Amino acid sequence: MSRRSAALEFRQTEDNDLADWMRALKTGFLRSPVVTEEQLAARRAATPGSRTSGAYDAGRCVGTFRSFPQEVTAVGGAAVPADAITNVSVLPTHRRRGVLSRLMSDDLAAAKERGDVLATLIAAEYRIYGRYGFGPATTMTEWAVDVSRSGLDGRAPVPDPRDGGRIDLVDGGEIRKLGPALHARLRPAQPGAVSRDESWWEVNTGVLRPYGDEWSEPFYAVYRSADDEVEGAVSYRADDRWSDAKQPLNTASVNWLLSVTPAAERALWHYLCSVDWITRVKSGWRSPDDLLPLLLPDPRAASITTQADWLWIRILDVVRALEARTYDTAGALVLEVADAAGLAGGRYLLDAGPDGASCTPTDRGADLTLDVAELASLWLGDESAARLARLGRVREERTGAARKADALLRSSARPWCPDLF
Ligand SMILES: CC(=O)SCCNC(=O)CCNC(=O)[C@H](O)C(C)(C)COP(=O)(O)OP(=O)(O)OC[C@H]1O[C@@H](n2cnc3c(N)ncnc32)[C@H](O)[C@@H]1OP(=O)(O)O
Repeated sequence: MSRRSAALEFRQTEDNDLADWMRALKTGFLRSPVVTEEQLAARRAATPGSRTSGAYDAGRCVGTFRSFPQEVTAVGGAAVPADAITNVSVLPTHRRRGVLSRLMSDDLAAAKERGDVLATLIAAEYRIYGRYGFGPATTMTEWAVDVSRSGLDGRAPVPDPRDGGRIDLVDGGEIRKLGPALHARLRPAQPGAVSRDESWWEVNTGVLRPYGDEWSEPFYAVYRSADDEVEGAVSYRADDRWSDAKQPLNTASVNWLLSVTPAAERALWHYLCSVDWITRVKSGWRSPDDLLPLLLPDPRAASITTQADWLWIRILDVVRALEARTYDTAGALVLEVADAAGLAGGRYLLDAGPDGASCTPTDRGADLTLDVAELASLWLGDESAARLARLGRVREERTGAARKADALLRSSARPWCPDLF
């Protein structure tokens, strides 16, 4: 226990103090601190298998932390076991005394002990988690499409009848039925995607509301191919704005959109841009190489409104992480991985190629020296070792090693995590 947190008690949260834990969480997240029975029931039902812990001062919860089992899709499609971290908060009266540091080190040690390969989170602020060995591993991009400038033919039916597909409006119950199978198809094809349990669909269709947020039912549209396969779905809401000249100025805001074929993706974006009264479409949090802008005759109609780090990864087991992914080219690389927390550091020989990879501890001289957080940013293939070397965050022990690492580790499709958790 650190000196600054010596007076506090750190422990798993029992069901009888869940209400107090939620009060602390909601306070830390600047939401009304009132906790209702409905929210408690929703918290218990959402994300089964959660590990809920807290910091307690004289019996009152002052810090919250929750983790749950998750799988992350590696480059190549394998599902890698991870410790997903969420609900991190410390009351403003107890901040900067080492509370988060203690909750985090307890959780990461337990995850390592269980055999999780990674820990993951979505960071509220960029500067919180690097110190614990997390590195940003995926990026999200949000576009706003000015429909009138998109070049799409507003008179055309959607989807294009030549495509043979169909779009149907459905309700939340239908989404809960067909969503999991659609997501199961997406996951192995999308590096950076994470597993969802059934409760994800309940929270995201308003059945469970653990934070008590207001819910207004969104619209749901589903794309079915000519042979009646569900290949895509979208959830969106629209606002209600009119110009002084009584012309519609409505924005459709996408909550989430999943597609497993380019045809579905094209049809759903075209559908959203074709809804009468909608003059602007906000895309929601998409992959930075989403097809969207280039699906429009004039891609400049889609302007980027947000671009930010998204999924952060902490590698707990370098060998299993590097062996879990695939490699398009062949090569060998010795990595000297520093880990101040002592969880995953060491010198490793990665010998990889299209037929498979092995990663073993080695005494051979290193090609690259880097922190475990930097390795996390490289693992999903999005970050460049050469770029990190220019920043001084990766050190080349042999000339050209960073370029060699890029040739081995970078991937052609950018990773994307569709979920906020
Ligand atoms: C996965 C998620 O749940 S993301 C949500 C994170 N939660 C929030 O942002 C809610 C509002 N913020 C908080 O509740 C708290 O400020 C927390 C949880 C971010 C940090 O908790 P604390 O107990 O204050 O952190 P702790 O004292 O362990 O800080 C450890 C170090 O991180 C630094 N740090 C902590 N938070 C931040 C921050 N937001 N920005 C920059 N540095 C930070 C501290 O200064 C400290 O540095 P030091 O060791 O050099 O002194």
